[in-house]
Amino acid sequence: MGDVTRTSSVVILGGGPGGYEAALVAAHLGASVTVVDRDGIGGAAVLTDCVPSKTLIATADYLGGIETASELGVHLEDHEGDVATETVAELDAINRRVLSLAAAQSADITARLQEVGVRVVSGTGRLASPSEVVVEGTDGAIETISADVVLLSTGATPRVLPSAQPDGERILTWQQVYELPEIPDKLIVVGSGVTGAELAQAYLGLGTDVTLISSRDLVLPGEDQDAAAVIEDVFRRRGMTVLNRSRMASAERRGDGVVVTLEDGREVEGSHVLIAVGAVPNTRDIGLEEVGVELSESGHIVTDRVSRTSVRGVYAAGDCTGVFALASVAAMQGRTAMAHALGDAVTPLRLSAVSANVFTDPEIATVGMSAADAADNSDVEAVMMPLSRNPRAKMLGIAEGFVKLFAYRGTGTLLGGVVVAPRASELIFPVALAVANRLSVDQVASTFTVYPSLTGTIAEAARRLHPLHGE
Ligand SMILES: Cc1cc2nc3c(=O)[nH]c(=O)nc-3n(C[C@H](O)[C@H](O)[C@H](O)COP(=O)(O)OP(=O)(O)OC[C@H]3O[C@@H](n4cnc5c(N)ncnc54)[C@H](O)[C@@H]3O)c2cc1C
Ligand SMILES: NC(=O)c1ccc[n+]([C@@H]2O[C@H](COP(=O)([O-])OP(=O)(O)OC[C@H]3O[C@@H](n4cnc5c(N)ncnc54)[C@H](O)[C@@H]3O)[C@@H](O)[C@H]2O)c1
Repeated sequence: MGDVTRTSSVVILGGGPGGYEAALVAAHLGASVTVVDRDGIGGAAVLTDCVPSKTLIATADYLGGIETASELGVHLEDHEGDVATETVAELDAINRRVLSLAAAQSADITARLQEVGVRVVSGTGRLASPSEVVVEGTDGAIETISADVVLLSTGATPRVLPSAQPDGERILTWQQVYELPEIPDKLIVVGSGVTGAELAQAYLGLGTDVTLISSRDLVLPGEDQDAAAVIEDVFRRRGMTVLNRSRMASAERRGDGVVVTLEDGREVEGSHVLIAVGAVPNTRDIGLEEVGVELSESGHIVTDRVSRTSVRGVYAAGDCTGVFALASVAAMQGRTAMAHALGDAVTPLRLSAVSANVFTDPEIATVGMSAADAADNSDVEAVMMPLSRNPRAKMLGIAEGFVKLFAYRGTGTLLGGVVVAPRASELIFPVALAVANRLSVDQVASTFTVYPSLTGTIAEAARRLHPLHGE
């Protein structure tokens, strides 16, 4: 939209990663920026979804580490010298820490925005025209803000089924669990997508009896199937009940607990139920249709690779676009939108190199091409190496997990990878660097790794993919 100019004004609707990262870039490029948010800067990512769930999981992991320490020859004793066999999680204290960390992060981001001159408005906004946002402030005041550029980054909300209405006490969305005063006796988790699987294992680790209602043959249907099989096996071995091919028809309170009725008529009883059956974009009743912003059938805002919508001057980023529901992708879309709108150098969004992580134990980290796409392409070769033979894994007591890599047969260009391991989220970065920069498996294999280290298996897998002449 022309040269970088100090006079461009930008209004951003929604202060999650899509919105606040865009605001920082726009301010840096000299625009006058306003961010409107109704729930708090940081958005659902910081306040209710990503950050709280990862903090809870970190706590559960810590507990798991104590419990498995005896395998390495160390244990806790009480004052009488007896072996302490039980760890106790105090959910109230855990939740207070989770929420205060989230609030602190929201405050940090708000302060950062204000430091660079971004105006933060607390209220609910709607698009009145391509260049106007009307805000109803939390104090009830109505304000119309004009802008050269509007970014829509309103995120998404837990999907609610009419037959399973959350009450915030026993029938819960993932955003309501941090109000629980005590560890639930028997938690039913409905939905084995990433949200359901992560939280089911977190509560299992905190000492809850967990039943996971999974609609498919295997948990985590969207993930690498070898990885999902490892995770489902770990779930069952640690005592979780996983009901495969089971769909919830309804959830209701009965007596002191809850009953989930499955579509085949079976009933599952518990003390609480957590419903994790996906999310819907926050795109209704905010003036989009009236202004002509194109929505998909699912209600997501249609965008191109530089985050433009169908209306000139109106951009969109994050979960409201349905591209990839990841904080990292939302942030990248937001930054890209501002670079494009304000005339800076812009790199269109490249989805072939997105890395993501499922924070189960072990974690599943992925980047680039998936196993399913690799299997469909005869030019692609795959290798999978278990971690159990890695010396560092043995020292750390890591029994399960693997590294999988995909590369072009002829050139050896690395296309993607999967790592299943504790802290796989950290281990995937070298693979992501290689994929993003189109390195060859030979380049990866000839890079020194530390001995002993889990990354040794990444280099070893790359070595196995060395292209042979004549193939
Ligand atoms: C349980 C869970 C765990 C997750 N964990 C991870 C993870 O580990 N890693 C990862 O990358 N991703 C994770 N995600 C996904 C990640 O949270 C989302 O992709 C991310 O929040 C998207 O950011 P966003 O900016 O699009 O929107 P959001 O973070 O949803 O923020 C949108 C903001 O807009 C505000 N808003 C909406 N409508 C209006 C309006 N009309 N006026 C004013 N304000 C409005 C909302 O109140 C909200 O504050 C997780 C998701 C869930 C559900
Ligand atoms: N670690 C992370 O990065 C992270 C964590 C959580 C969520 N997310 C993002 O959020 C997105 C949404 O994840 P999600 O898990 O909330 O939703 P999802 O849509 O991926 O999964 C919901 C699951 O619920 C199942 N389901 C739907 N109706 C059901 C019913 N009646 N009974 C039983 N099962 C039912 C679906 O088949 C699906 O498997 C993901 O794509 C992911 O990108 C990311």
